[in-house]
Amino acid sequence: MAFGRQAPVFDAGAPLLEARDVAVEIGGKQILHGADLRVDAGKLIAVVGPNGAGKSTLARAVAGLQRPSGGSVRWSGVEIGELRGRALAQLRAFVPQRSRVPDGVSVREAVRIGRSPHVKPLGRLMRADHEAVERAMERAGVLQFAERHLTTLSGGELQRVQIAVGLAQEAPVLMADEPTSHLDLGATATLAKLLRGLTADGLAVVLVVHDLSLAAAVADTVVVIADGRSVASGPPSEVLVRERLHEVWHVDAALEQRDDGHTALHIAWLGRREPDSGFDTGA
Ligand SMILES: Nc1ncnc2c1ncn2[C@@H]1O[C@H](COP(=O)(O)OP(=O)(O)OP(=O)(O)O)[C@@H](O)[C@H]1O
Repeated sequence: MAFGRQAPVFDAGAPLLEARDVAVEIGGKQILHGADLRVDAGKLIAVVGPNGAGKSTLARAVAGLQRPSGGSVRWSGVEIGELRGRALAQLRAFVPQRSRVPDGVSVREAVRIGRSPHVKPLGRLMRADHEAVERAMERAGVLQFAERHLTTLSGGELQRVQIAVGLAQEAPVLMADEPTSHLDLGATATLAKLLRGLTADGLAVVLVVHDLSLAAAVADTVVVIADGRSVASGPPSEVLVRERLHEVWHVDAALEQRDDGHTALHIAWLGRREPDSGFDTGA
């Protein structure tokens, strides 16, 4: 008679995450069919695609929050079905698109909750846990308002707290679903620098994002999801080409890589043809 599950045996040579041909069916509807995602340490992967393409569903499926109906999801070589709560929480942190902001909870208390995968059930936080919480708050730039209640924070501050909650998990992969969707330009830039900085610390970051110019600026790899499957994956300048922007988003747009390392996305918003833009809207 077997007692409990055997500890998973991770393969240090395998990618942190390798998802192939992932399918998800919800309520009889095929949401994903044939989505791939690979994540390696120190890399930032941006998952982009139109509304309803299946980006969040893919993120949730690889994070173990949505059961796939097909394909394979492996974390350091171990099939996700073999990984349960705590083991999964120590592999990846997931910052959801919308999370409830509870009343009466301070920033520090929220970040402590992020540490819970390391704490035994009904156990107390140990010194190492408190240190991890402080480190996470410092890294995310939220220490200066650690005692404030979540309900008093701006959108940008709250997103950084969400990242701190994820960082307290000390998982090698941080996944964030649309963390910049309600942020102004300055707060978006702060968050972008923070996420990119985390890759310099050795973490892998998976970012679900609509803003293609942001994706192009921060990502090592862009994965395009359209109609429930991945249609392209690679460096931003190779993936976000004019033909694909037209095919997937139905816009005339082009990504410019400037010599100073900056990127710019030029979009013919009103479908007008500028004399030298090269855009042909057919209008
Ligand atoms: N729980 C659910 N029940 C039914 N349909 C769902 C569910 N979750 C997602 N869907 C549907 O699956 C499709 C993909 O949704 P998903 O949220 O993954 O797309 P997305 O690319 O993240 O979209 P967006 O950019 O608008 O957030 C949509 O048509 C959505 O309505």
